[in-house]
Amino acid sequence: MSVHIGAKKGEIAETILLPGDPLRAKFIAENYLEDVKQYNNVRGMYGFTGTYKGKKVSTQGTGMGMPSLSIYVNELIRDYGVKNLIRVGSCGSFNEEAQVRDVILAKAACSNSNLNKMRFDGKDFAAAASFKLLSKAYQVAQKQGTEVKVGTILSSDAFYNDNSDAWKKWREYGVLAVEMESAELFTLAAKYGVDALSILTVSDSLVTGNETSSEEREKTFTDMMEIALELAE
Ligand SMILES: O=P(O)(O)O[C@H]1O[C@H](CO)[C@@H](O)[C@H]1O
Ligand SMILES: O=c1cc[nH]c(=O)[nH]1
Repeated sequence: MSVHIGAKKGEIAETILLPGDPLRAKFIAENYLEDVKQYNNVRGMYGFTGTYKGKKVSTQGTGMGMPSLSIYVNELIRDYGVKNLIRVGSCGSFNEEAQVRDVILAKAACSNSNLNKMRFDGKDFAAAASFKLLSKAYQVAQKQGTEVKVGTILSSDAFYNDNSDAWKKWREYGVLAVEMESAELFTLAAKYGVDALSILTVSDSLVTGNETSSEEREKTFTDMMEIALELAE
């Protein structure tokens, strides 16, 4: 057991799907995995291991924001030997090109967070996805007939922003969408020499104002789940 995860050694697979929402982890386990065992309930942050097409896969909620994800990802890698970490999250689109329900493969994540400023003494770190997982996910999506957009995203510390136009600066530089975890996920993967990717579904558009409900965000973003599950080794 680690501080925040109640699993025994060997109970978590080398490939793990990481939604922010623990109920999305439960949905994945109940709808896609066979021989499922729930290994974590600490703080209600569910974690499950099962098999998908015969391959061992886990799924674990990370909570919202980089400080929360950082706790789970540090423990998953250091204490449980996880090697392929695939975030399956929702995001808000900055760009007409990415509409509600579209799937984005994040190749890199900008951030307004202080985490890497602390790590690197105020200098910048280029938080990027694993090319191995990114290229494989792109091929899987093509095979499954799911159109994906590959681009840069923003990992933000804030969901609600006092400056309602702040996102436009990021759009000017080609950033596709905002979420709250990937920059820390990519940074930790680089530190520990493992592979990480974020597959995101657009839950709302800052451009059009279109949005989905919390239940839709929990249960219906299945295209990204199906791409992620195929990445199990
Ligand atoms: O749907 P999840 O994976 O939680 O991701 C997004 O949704 C949450 C905000 O509603 C943040 O965690 C953000 O990154
Ligand atoms: O607008 C959004 C949607 C999902 N996640 C975010 O962080 N922002």
